[in-house]
Amino acid sequence: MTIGEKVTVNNGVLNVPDHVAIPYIIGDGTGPDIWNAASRVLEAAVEKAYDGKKKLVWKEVLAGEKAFNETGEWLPQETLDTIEEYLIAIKGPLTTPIGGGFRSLNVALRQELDLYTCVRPIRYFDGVPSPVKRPEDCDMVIFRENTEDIYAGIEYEKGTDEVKKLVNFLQDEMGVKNIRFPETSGIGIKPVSEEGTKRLVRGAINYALKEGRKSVTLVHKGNIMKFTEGAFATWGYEVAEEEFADKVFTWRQYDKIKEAEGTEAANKAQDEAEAAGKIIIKEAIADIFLQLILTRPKEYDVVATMNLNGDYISDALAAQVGGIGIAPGANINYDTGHAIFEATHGTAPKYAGKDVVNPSSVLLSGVLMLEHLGWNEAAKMIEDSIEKTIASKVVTYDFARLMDGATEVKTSEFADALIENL
Ligand SMILES: NC(=O)C1=CN([C@@H]2O[C@H](COP(=O)(O)OP(=O)(O)OC[C@H]3O[C@@H](n4cnc5c(N)ncnc54)[C@H](OP(=O)(O)O)[C@@H]3O)[C@@H](O)[C@H]2O)C=CC1
Ligand SMILES: O=C(O)CCC(=O)C(=O)O
Ligand SMILES: [Mg+2]
Repeated sequence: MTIGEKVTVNNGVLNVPDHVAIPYIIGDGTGPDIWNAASRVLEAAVEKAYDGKKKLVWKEVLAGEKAFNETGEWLPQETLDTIEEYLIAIKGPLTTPIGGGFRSLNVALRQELDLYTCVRPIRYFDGVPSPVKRPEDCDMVIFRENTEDIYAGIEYEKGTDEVKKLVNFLQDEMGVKNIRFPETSGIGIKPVSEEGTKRLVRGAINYALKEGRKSVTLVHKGNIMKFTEGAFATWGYEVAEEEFADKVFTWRQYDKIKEAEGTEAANKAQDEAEAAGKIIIKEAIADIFLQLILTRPKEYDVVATMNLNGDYISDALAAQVGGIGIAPGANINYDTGHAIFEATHGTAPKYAGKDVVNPSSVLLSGVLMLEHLGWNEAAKMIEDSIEKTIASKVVTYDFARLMDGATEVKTSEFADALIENL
């Protein structure tokens, strides 16, 4: 049995051993179906790309139903400690009950390890069925803040002492008059901070610069939620202008030039910035953004947004390039080097154990992981194989139902085809 070694980090640079130990959480629902398929493809690609010199050595850690059944805890401390120690992990989806019960384990992992950025690239693979006319125009990378916002789970249930205390405080001490039904309200709190926003937007701009992207769009609902979502835009512009002064041109700068010198001068300044290869920092209000990504996707590139907006935008954009079965993601702390890779979708419980769902989301999350480790050859091999397999119309049910002449295969058979096509 191969013993894997840990990834370490030194001055922000990852040190990746050839036989690398990667903790994984198998996940609930369809988690085992997709993990068993995807892990085989990842192993085979690494084996082939490096002639056996490099190896992924999986180390199972528990969370969710399996953890509860085996340890009585949904998210054992040992799991958090292991990921903390091993730096890089990958996971299947975990179930979160609706309206009660325990809070999201997925969110808990992000919060506990301070994985403040959720990176979700949206790209089109040729041949994938899509509901839009030009899915290839959609090439965006979402940077979703991952630890704050209404998503942090600070909320109080209707009728409890806590909510009564909070409502009384808001009404009596803060002069709030517009809680419409104070006796029957639950209350949620939305923390959005300057530090949290700036580290997220900094990561998005660094990514845009490194990857030669053209713009970063700050997506918010700041017209309505002025001191949270509106402040997100303000702080986003600030970090761009203060820390990347010679590398970006912001719409806030555009507006200032327009006010002082007119539209022509502002347009000229933006044209010059674009010609000089500067990243344009734009903004969009979240509601219209959902229309714009459908009607004018070419205008958007890197997207920086808060937690809940990012959640909604991720699934909407995934649909444009073929659906949630092919939507990968990574939760990253750019300061400590910690990262957990995971699909955008959930546990799809109605398909659990049926060996039918598409393993591409978790597999492509594994591709992001390989790229993060610097194992780009294996990553590229898997992407090429996905392209080739889809081009041959060998696909899982989600694509088969929208494709003419497709050969519908099971999750495990799709993995076999991918390995064959590596
Ligand atoms: N990070 C995580 O671990 C996440 C966990 N969740 C949790 O997952 C549970 C279920 O959530 P739900 O809202 O149903 O969302 P899901 O993403 O689990 O499933 C919704 C639908 O998406 C499609 N789908 C999902 N996964 C795949 C796949 N691999 N291949 C093809 N199609 C897929 C299916 O569509 P169709 O019916 O059209 O076939 C499915 O019915 C909840 O407990 C939720 O909290 C949700 C999101 C993320
Ligand atoms: O944690 C969950 O159950 C849902 C999370 C989610 O939808 C997401 O992070 O995209
Ligand atoms: Mg989601």
